[in-house]
Amino acid sequence: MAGTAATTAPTGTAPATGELIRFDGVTKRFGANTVLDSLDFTVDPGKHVTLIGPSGSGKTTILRLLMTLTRPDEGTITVDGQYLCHEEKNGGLVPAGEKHVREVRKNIGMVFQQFNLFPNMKVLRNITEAPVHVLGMSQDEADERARGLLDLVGLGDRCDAYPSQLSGGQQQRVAIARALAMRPKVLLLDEVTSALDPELVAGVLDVLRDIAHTTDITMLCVTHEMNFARDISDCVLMFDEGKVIESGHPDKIFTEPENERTRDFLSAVL
Ligand SMILES: Nc1ncnc2c1ncn2[C@@H]1O[C@H](COP(=O)(O)OP(=O)(O)OP(=O)(O)O)[C@@H](O)[C@H]1O
Repeated sequence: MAGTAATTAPTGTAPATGELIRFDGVTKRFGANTVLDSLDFTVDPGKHVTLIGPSGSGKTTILRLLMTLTRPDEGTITVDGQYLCHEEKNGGLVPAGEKHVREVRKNIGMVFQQFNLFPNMKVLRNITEAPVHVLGMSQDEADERARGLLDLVGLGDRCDAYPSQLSGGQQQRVAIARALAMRPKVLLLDEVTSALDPELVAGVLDVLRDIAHTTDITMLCVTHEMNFARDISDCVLMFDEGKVIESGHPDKIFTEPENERTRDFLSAVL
């Protein structure tokens, strides 16, 4: 289960735990703005965790830290027992080199609000490009796997289409298949339906529900779709001012929130 975890000072050795993700005292600032303030939380393998909270509370920053699109100012992030942004040297921790970061990041896939497909490549090739060129998978194996993933997202018959020939919802489903093609242990979802026309949202959420319920992938999800969060989450983390102010099972958070700010937030969005 995810939740807040005790702060431990960084030492030379990554904590030997069963957690897949661990944030230990992570602080992130943009200028004078402290977006994450000594944040501690953990996510166990196979769990689905949703981050909720007011606009600007740091949810997307957490996903961007995991993708190493930005780096923490203080604290450590561990993914599958390995430091993400640090390496051990002479019994201490130093900022990690690009090779180390790339290796650890292979565990993580992300689907963004914008689908970012390659417009000049057919759907199948959009999915096989990274497994072939980054993981070194053979083209045949990558093709076979991509076809299976397209079936999973309900687009098994659109391998030869170009992205421009698909609806936004279909393009987002291809983006989901593309993220899964890299066999990540963790799938990060950042408001993946926000850019879609309302009638296309349900199809994408259904695919994600299916993936959550039929695979063992770990999910970390930022969404304003509270019914979806309720359906898939093992744990909801409520953020405010860069900290987790409440966490727990969605049945509890959505029906009996303890924190007044959680109650105010939920009554505004539900
Ligand atoms: N690259 C950046 N440079 C400066 N400030 C940034 C940058 N990225 C994020 N911020 C600031 O960090 C804060 C947290 O942003 P973040 O996108 O993580 O919030 P959020 O909780 O995901 O919000 P929303 O629900 O609106 O997407 C905001 O005040 C934002 O303006």
